[in-house]
Amino acid sequence: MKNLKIAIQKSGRLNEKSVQLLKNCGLNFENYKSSLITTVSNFPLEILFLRDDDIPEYVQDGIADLGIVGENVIVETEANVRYLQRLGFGKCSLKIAVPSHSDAKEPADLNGKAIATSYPTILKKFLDEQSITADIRIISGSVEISPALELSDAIFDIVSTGGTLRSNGLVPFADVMTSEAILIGKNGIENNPVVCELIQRIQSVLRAAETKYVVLNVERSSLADIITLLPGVKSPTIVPLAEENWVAVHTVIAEQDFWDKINKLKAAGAQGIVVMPVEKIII
Ligand SMILES: Nc1ncnc2c1ncn2[C@@H]1O[C@H](COP(=O)(O)OP(=O)(O)OP(=O)(O)O)[C@@H](O)[C@H]1O
Ligand SMILES: O=P(O)(O)OC[C@H]1O[C@H](OP(=O)(O)OP(=O)(O)O)[C@H](O)[C@@H]1O
Ligand SMILES: [Mg+2]
Repeated sequence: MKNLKIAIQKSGRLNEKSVQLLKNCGLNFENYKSSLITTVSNFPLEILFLRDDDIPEYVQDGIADLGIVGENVIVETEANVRYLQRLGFGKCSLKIAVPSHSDAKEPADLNGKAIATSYPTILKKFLDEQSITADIRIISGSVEISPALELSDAIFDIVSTGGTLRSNGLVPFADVMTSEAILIGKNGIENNPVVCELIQRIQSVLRAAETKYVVLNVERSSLADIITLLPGVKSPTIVPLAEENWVAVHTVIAEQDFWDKINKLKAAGAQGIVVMPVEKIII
């Protein structure tokens, strides 16, 4: 059977996390900067390293079976592909921003204005929905500089921390979409057993990333209070300690609840709390 092909970004914001995700799924491959294709030695997959802009169309056309790319690029290219899995990295927003001294206050104030962007399709759709007619100026990068150069009155670009906007004297004006990296596939590939196996592995890695493994000691008399605080995967594992009437409790806690839970556990009598990363959770 022919190996499947997955396209990931060659270099840039998504490259490192895409490579790390595939490695965390147990895939062994060499990752030389100069090579644009590599074969996974222990899974029937080849990895193509591409410019992110090309990935949705390569997948749509079946040149690659799978791809990892930002949702913003999928929407911009209007490629006909399947969303197989949201990946939780490369999170950002796409916003219209204006110079801080701009008199534009509401979307209608953009009528007749020039807006610079690398995402003309997404912008045009948003403007049409708001019945705004603006002049869209397509620029391939460093979009935030264009108002200062008097090339545009506003910009539409990716915002994450907002640092690039601030350092160019711009303020957010309208939120258009949010984005994150997505595993996409060509239509029909979702039924392929190799793809199902890869998705299962990815999901177990993502679940683990959101979770901490916690071991704590508690006196038996406080155990019931501790258990009510710990939903765990199924229920916590209780192990007796050498010291009479004391037990160790092993469980997992969601990253987002972590500090809140730890403080409550301490208040309920937990001692010697040890926290460890989780590699994979298979359910
Ligand atoms: N500041 C950011 N924070 C988080 N995610 C981002 C940020 N900037 C971009 N991204 C996400 O990462 C993707 C890749 O961004 P990058 O800047 O590497 O693209 P690029 O310069 O177009 O790369 P390429 O050379 O592959 O064409 C974007 O399409 C977006 O989904
Ligand atoms: O809100 P911030 O955290 O400042 O991030 C936003 C910036 O990040 C991206 O550019 P990047 O730094 O990837 O450079 P690029 O223009 O070369 O793609 C994007 O195009 C913005 O300019
Ligand atoms: Mg690009």
